Amino acid sequence: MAVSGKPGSVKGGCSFGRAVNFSRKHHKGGLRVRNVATRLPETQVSPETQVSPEKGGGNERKLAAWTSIRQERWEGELAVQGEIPLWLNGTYLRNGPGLWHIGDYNFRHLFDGYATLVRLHFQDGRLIAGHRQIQSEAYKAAIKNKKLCYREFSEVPKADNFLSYVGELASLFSGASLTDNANTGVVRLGDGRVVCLTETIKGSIIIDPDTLETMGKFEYSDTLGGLIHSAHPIVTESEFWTLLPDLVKPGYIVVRMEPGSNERKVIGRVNCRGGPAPGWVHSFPVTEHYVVVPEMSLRYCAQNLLRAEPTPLYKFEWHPLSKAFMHVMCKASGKIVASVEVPLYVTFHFINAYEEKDEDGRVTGIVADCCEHNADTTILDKLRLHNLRSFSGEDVLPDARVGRFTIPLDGSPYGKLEAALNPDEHGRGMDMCSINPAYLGKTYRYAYACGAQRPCNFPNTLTKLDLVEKKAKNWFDEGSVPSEPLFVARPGATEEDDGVVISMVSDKNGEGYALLLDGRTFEEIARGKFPYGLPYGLHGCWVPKK
Ligand SMILES: CC(=O)/C=C/C=C(C)/C=C/C1=C(C)CCCC1(C)C
Ligand SMILES: CC(/C=C/C=O)=C\C=C\C=O
Ligand SMILES: [Fe+2]
Repeated sequence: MAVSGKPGSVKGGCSFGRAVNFSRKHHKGGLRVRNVATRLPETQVSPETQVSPEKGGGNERKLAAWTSIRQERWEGELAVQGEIPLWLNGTYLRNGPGLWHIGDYNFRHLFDGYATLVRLHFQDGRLIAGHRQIQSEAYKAAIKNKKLCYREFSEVPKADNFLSYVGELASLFSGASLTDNANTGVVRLGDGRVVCLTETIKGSIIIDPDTLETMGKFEYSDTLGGLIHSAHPIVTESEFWTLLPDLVKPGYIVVRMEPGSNERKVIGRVNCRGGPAPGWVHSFPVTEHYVVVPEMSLRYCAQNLLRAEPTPLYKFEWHPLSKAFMHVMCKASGKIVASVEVPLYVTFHFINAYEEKDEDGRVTGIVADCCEHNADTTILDKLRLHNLRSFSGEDVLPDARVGRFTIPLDGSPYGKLEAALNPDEHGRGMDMCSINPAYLGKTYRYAYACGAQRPCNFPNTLTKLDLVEKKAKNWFDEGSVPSEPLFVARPGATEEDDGVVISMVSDKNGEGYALLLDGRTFEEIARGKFPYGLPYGLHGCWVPKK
């Protein structure tokens, strides 16, 4: 059965009203695994489609990764090459900013696009895909009014006149003008609810993993307030941790939420050691007993939040003289057990962290790994759509590495930051990482990420990192852009890398496919082709079969 969609009904204009309350009522699409016919999607391609010459040939490249693909609702079964393991039963969900224009107005930055969900449902060796836009207030208002209505990562709505500008400033302080475009990640909470997220707290949106329908806002029932949080909470069956940066009294509030609850409880607070504002916390790591709070010298900037035009570092500023720190908080007591100065660093994504113990089992230090951009903020500029769409064959992706922090717990004032393996192993590109979730916060050996085969302007390989042997295995499809690899363990597995790695690839012919690699060998085991090209997407999650 083909499921076709009509564009969602659009309500509300460029007014900053109250969020729609989450209603638990939702209709289930059910499993459509029989006689699923594919249907040509309702696709809108941005006028800025990339056309650049192939290396050594005159062929046009039609990579769809950076073009808007609007799907109000598409679903179909994918033809599979290779074999999907029969044990792989469940749904992979990927979120990302896959729609980067309103009418003929094109957005500037990768992070500005409207949230787009892609779904891969694996059942008994078959693969059913879905693709749908998240119906955020920001998206609905843009479609209805044919203009930007909320503040996105780099885009700001035009103030029609001075009075509306003053009103806009007021609405910025109340948070009303901030976007709820939940375009960064998607997590499955311990209680089974699936939430899409961005860095604004109001951009926490519940979706139905079967139909990709937008169910409503995830409303926090506590009185903590705040406008922004880390884009990547730590989520397990029993734990939910996140950080709330405090821009007024520079610091971070560490909060925890129990499964089944919407109430965040404050566990503790970290005061920043540098200033003038907290460092950007897109993500952070935890160990079994500690929360690691990074304080990067790329800091939020109140003035930049107010500016109408983007600055080179958008809402942030680089303050190398303010130094960089790593703080460690005890999960149980909320006490800070270490706060060390570390070399300057730039990261979006922490990979994992674990505790190091002496022979008596006492914790002596913390190791925390991240995708580290060699303390170079230019990566933010490289993620501008113009740069992503204009690859000329020249190598322009700045070098990155697996940055390994070592944080002593003996009161020493300094921590270390070194490469965990030679970055040439993964082509000196490094971002969009995952691990076997059973190893979260524990000593681990393997990580999966996107690396580089140069020349390139964006990470273009999938890489399996062996952090013990300090080696990487790389997967590469010339001219393609793969998205974050997600590891799914085989039920009953005892080895850390016994499972599959799922990614989605936008290829050089303008096509898109779901890719399955064997976790151990990192060789392809199956792929399922979409009937149209896929836009790039950021982060995903796995929803096991009910
Ligand atoms: C897609 C991604 O990785 C990051 C998205 C970040 C966003 C949308 C950040 C938005 C913000 C504002 C609209 C104003 C306040 C600051 C900040 C959280 C950067
Ligand atoms: C895609 C990306 C960085 C790539 C650089 O190598 C960062 C994404 C950040 C948000 O999730
Ligand atoms: Fe991210």
